[in-house]
Amino acid sequence: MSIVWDWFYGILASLGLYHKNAKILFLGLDNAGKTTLLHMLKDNRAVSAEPTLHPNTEELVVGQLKLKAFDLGGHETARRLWQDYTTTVDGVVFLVDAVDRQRLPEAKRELDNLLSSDELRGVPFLVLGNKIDLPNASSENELKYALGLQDMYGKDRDAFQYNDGYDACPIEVFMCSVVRRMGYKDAFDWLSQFLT
Ligand SMILES: Nc1nc2c(ncn2[C@@H]2O[C@H](COP(=O)(O)OP(=O)(O)OP(=O)(O)O)[C@@H](O)[C@H]2O)c(=O)[nH]1
Ligand SMILES: [Mg+2]
Repeated sequence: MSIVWDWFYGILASLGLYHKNAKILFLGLDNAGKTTLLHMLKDNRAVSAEPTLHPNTEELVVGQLKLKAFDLGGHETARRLWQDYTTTVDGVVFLVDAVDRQRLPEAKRELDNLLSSDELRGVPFLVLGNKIDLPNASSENELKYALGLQDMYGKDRDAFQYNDGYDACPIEVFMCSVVRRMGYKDAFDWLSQFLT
């Protein structure tokens, strides 16, 4: 029975008609905009969020993607909880405040920790450089260099498959403004190709 089922869903997935309920973590330093993004995706409005103390979980539909999103706090004590959520994850959305240059090294450290975790091996990482509505935001290239992601695979999946080993995870940077609803749609489209 389950073979028939897998076959059936395989066909639906190949037609873009079915997407599994992907488990996605929203991670990044405090103040990066994770909770704002979660609410924007859920209700299409920006709510003024308090720093997240307890993880928020929401079922979201983004384009053709059905997501179970886990929004975890980004301040230092809350980061200790991240590792409790990294099993059976289908994707990570890592938000970075593109304006806060001083904290880019700290963001890089946390990203590197996640990328070197065994549990997240092979998991696609969508890095969102947020707040580009503000005039002094870093450019995409500046952010890529600051995060050590300058030699990436390009924004299509084929480039990733040809350029890298099997263990590496797909990772890509997209710049966005959550409050202006800019940039993250393409980013989730990029992520979705790894989730079907
Ligand atoms: N200018 C601008 N501000 C933003 C944007 N997205 C979020 N913010 C602001 O950034 C601040 C932090 O947003 P949150 O969503 O609470 O950040 P967080 O990543 O959930 O932070 P923690 O819960 O502490 O980990 C809030 O004041 C948001 O209004 C954006 O696209 N542009
Ligand atoms: Mg939050």
